Amino acid sequence: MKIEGHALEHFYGHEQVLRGVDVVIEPGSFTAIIGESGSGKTTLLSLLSTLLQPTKGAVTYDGKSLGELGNIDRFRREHIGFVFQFHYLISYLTLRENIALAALDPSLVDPLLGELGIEKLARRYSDEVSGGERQRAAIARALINHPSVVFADEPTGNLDTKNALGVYELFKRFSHEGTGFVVASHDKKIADYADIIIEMEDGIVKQIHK
Ligand SMILES: Nc1ncnc2c1ncn2[C@@H]1O[C@H](COP(=O)(O)OP(=O)(O)OP(=O)(O)O)[C@@H](O)[C@H]1O
Repeated sequence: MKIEGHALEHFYGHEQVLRGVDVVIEPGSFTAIIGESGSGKTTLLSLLSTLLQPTKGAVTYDGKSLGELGNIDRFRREHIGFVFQFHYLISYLTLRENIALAALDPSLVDPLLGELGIEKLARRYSDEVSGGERQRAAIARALINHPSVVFADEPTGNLDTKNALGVYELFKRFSHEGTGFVVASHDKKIADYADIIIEMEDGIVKQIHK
C-alpha cells in the first residue's frame, strides 16, 4: 500500500508541531523517521497510521482518503500492524496466546513464532522472557494478519544495542517479503537498515536520504 502525506500540518492547541510535511511511503519499503526529541516523529507517525487526524492536509492510502476507506476498524485490522516502545502484551496470557488473540487465522501463529525465533518461548508469560524476546512477540502480534504496513514508534527504546539491531534485521527481512515498515526512532543506527530515512527537524522534513 502506498501512503502519502500531503501538506500535513498539526497543532496541539495553539502549538504547531508539524509545519507542512509531504512524504511518500512506498509499498513494502522500510522507512525510518529520525530526528531530535520533539521534532515531530511520533506526530507524523500517528498521522500516517490513522491514529491522529491532521489539523491541515491529508493522508491517502493507495490514493484514497481516510473517509473513503470504509470502516476504519476493519481497515486497520486488515492492513495495519502497530508496535510501540512498550510491548502491551497481556500479562495473564502466554506469548502464544497473546498473538493468537489478535490472529484472524490461528493456524499462522506457530509458523510465525518459528520465523521470529521465539517458538521455544511460546508457552511462557511476558514476565518470563527477556525484553528483546517480549518485543519480538509484540512484533509477531503486529505481523500475524499479514498487514500491508507496520508502524512502530521507538520499538527499540527499551532494548540494548544487540537486541535493537536484531529488531531492525527483522524489519529488513520482512520488508524484503513485502511488508512495509514505518519506524520512528531516536537511534541513528536504524539508517544502516532502512531503505528510506526521513529526517525531521522542528516540524518539517529536513532531508530524505535513500
Ligand atoms: N498530546 C500533546 N499535547 C500537546 N503537545 C504535544 C502532544 N504530543 C506532542 N506534543 C508536542 O509536540 C511536539 C512534537 O512531539 P512528537 O512526540 O511528535 O515529537 P518526537 O520527535 O516524537 O519526540 P520524542 O522523540 O521525544 O518522542 C513536542 O514539542 C511535544 O511536546
